[in-house]
Amino acid sequence: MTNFQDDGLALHTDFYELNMMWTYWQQGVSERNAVFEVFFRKLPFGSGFAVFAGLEHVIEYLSSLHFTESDLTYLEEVTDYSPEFIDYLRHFEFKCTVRSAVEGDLVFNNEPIFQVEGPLAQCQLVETAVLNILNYQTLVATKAARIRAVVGNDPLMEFGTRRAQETSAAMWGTRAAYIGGFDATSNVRAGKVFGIPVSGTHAHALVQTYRDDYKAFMAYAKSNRDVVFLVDTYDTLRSGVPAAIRVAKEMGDKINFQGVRIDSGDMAYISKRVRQQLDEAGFPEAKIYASNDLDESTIQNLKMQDAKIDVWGVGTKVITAYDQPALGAVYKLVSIEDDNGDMVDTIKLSSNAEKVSTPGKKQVWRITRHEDGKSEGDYVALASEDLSSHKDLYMFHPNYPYINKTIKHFDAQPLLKPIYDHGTLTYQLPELEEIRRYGQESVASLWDEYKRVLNPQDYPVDLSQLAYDNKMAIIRRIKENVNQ
Ligand SMILES: Nc1ncnc2c1ncn2[C@@H]1O[C@H](COP(=O)(O)OP(=O)(O)OP(=O)(O)O)[C@@H](O)[C@H]1O
Ligand SMILES: O=P(O)(O)OC[C@H]1O[C@H](OP(=O)(O)OP(=O)(O)O)[C@H](O)[C@@H]1O
Ligand SMILES: O=C(O)c1cccnc1
Repeated sequence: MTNFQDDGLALHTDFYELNMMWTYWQQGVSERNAVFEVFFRKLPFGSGFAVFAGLEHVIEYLSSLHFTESDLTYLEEVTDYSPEFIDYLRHFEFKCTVRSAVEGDLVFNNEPIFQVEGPLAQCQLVETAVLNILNYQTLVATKAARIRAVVGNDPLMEFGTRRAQETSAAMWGTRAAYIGGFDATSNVRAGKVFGIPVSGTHAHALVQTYRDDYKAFMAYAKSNRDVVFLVDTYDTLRSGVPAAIRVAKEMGDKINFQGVRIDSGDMAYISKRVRQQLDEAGFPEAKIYASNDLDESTIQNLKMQDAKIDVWGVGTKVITAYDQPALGAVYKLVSIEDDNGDMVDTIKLSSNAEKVSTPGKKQVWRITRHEDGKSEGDYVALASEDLSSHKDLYMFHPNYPYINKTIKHFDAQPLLKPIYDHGTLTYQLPELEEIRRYGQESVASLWDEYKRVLNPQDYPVDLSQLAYDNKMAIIRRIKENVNQ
């Protein structure tokens, strides 16, 4: 078989999406209006919230979506698609309307976070790539926000590229970690492409090259400023730190000694001893950097032990979302045009109540109390509902309706914002700095009960009465049909 050039992302999709497009096209339903929504069923890492990320990459993908000649030749080679269908793909132009949470938004389980409306075949094609991008980036941004939550205001550096699942994950993961609250990255390409501050220390190889801490630090100091020495290659307390101090004293202002990094051993004990050594040598301002498989739980633990760590370097655990490598967001058809041109809402049933999708095109309203801005939860309503006509808002748990409340004088902000209008990009992408700031503010605005790393409270995500009644009516209708 021919080897083809990798020259576009249209085939970055599962084969079944193309086979469904082919079916829709042959049956004459490919242009029918459809609405798909993305949601995830469970928050990752036992977290009380997730941080939405990935929209910029999704936009990059959708805005350049077309089938290249090599895509089409490949499909001709490996499928039985007719020449007419290949020609239909040749003239494919993305014409959907997209609404989405924006990067840095807090998002929760069982609510739509991304919505595609337009020709059925087009909506179907983009499922895989949209999920691929949003699942990963939202996961990493959320992990990063959890780490930021325990680090407080300490500087937090991202070191993950070498452990990431390949180059593209390193890039977008680095960006997602930045949105989630990291301050800098070691990945120079991410610095260049996204404008993320780049920073770093040095590796053990430098010390091994000279086979001596002092010689290595001196060599490094002669070529670099703002230096941080890695002190644990041989013996942190007896060799590494004394050598760092000696070089700092000898080189003085020429190197602007920033501190030392420790990367192994009992970091609570060692950091305290290192702090003492640096202070006694007259370097109370020197910072202690720590790295070595850190995450929110080890960092919290080290803080509990009063470890004298000032700067945190985190790689593997953030970039790979180590303790939960997939978010599990899905893309479900919620409404489709019928033979008469009317939209009919659709559902995916399951014996598992949590897996039953909520039919209908929806909007998520973030509800706060007007008097004090206190967050009351998210209200998932049909897109056609007008909340301004509600004086009070009755909110109830969709699975346990006896858990309910009525909110008087509420404010409601829509989560899903317009991104594309019939294929035209209407959303202006914010600068990354702005996204990061927005993400930080979003997390800060959340109540501590939902923010804590261990066993947070469940943030309420409720259905409107109309969305609930619509769902129940559709379930009833399907059950009657099945029983007939
Ligand atoms: N005082 C501490 N409390 C809790 N966890 C710690 C403490 N000190 C280190 N850790 C963490 O324990 C894990 C294992 O550390 P360990 O001491 O085994 O590393 P190491 O074997 O010395 O390092 P390496 O194998 O990289 O040379 C790491 O995730 C590290 O961050
Ligand atoms: O531990 P992470 O959170 O993944 O952070 C990245 C790790 O990468 C480096 O180690 P590596 O063993 O690759 O090289 P080095 O120790 O020689 O620098 C660094 O020292 C960190 O330990
Ligand atoms: O600059 C560092 O200290 C660094 C960079 C990548 C991985 N680990 C550490």
